[in-house]
Amino acid sequence: MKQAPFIAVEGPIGAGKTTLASMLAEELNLPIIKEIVDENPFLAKFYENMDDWSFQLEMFFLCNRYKQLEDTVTQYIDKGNPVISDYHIYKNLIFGERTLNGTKREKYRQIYHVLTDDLPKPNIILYIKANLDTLLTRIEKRGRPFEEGMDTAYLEQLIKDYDDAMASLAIQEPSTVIITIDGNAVDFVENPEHFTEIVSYIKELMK
Ligand SMILES: Nc1ncnc2c1ncn2[C@@H]1O[C@H](COP(=O)(O)OP(=O)(O)OP(=O)(O)O)[C@@H](O)[C@H]1O
Ligand SMILES: Nc1nc(=O)c2ncn([C@H]3C[C@H](O)[C@@H](CO)O3)c2[nH]1
Repeated sequence: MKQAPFIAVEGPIGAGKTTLASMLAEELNLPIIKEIVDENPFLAKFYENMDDWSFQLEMFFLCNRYKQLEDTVTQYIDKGNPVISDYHIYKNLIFGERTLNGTKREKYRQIYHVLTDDLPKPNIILYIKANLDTLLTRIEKRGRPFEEGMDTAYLEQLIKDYDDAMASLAIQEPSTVIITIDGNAVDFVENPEHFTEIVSYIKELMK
């Protein structure tokens, strides 16, 4: 049987993933899976000292997302029901490859594959691509204290990492539909027509 639509919204920090996923969930009446941010005990520490806290942080994200993915599969995918998420578990590799080094990176890679290789993954990805200025403006607008001094080189690198990751996902999983949204020009928050266009596109794909 063809897998039910499993939609993931992706993009670098502050691109608007949670915003778009929440708007689509409401419009299309879909259950939504959201990233755990506030209860993350390592995030603030990580932004203070990335080298010291990266492994703990990446493992925390991975364990949480693994649990959420397992639940998503049993509760929705196995039952043939569509679902939307404000991330793709692959983002663990995008961040892990960037923040970890040496043996920790290798161990983390292996754990990622052991945990996730046999699980269904999103079959539709909405990739919000945005430049540094747009991301910094949105991060500032959201105002999370621990993101205040965000290293622009880190963010700029992540923008490139996301581009590379989407290109390699397109090769690794050719059946996954990846829709790239120009997050600088397309404003689904302020412009209802832009949002309607995205909704029509998704509805077509879900038929
Ligand atoms: N298209 C948009 N136009 C203007 N503001 C936006 C747009 N999309 C999101 N925002 C605002 O930008 C901020 C970041 O959005 P959001 O939290 O959805 O990003 P995110 O990609 O989920 O972030 P993170 O990577 O940290 O999880 C929020 O304050 C949100 O209201
Ligand atoms: N290092 C690292 N690895 C991840 O897997 C990851 N996922 C999200 N984040 C950061 C981005 C936002 O600040 C905040 C909310 O998305 O958490 C991550 N940081």
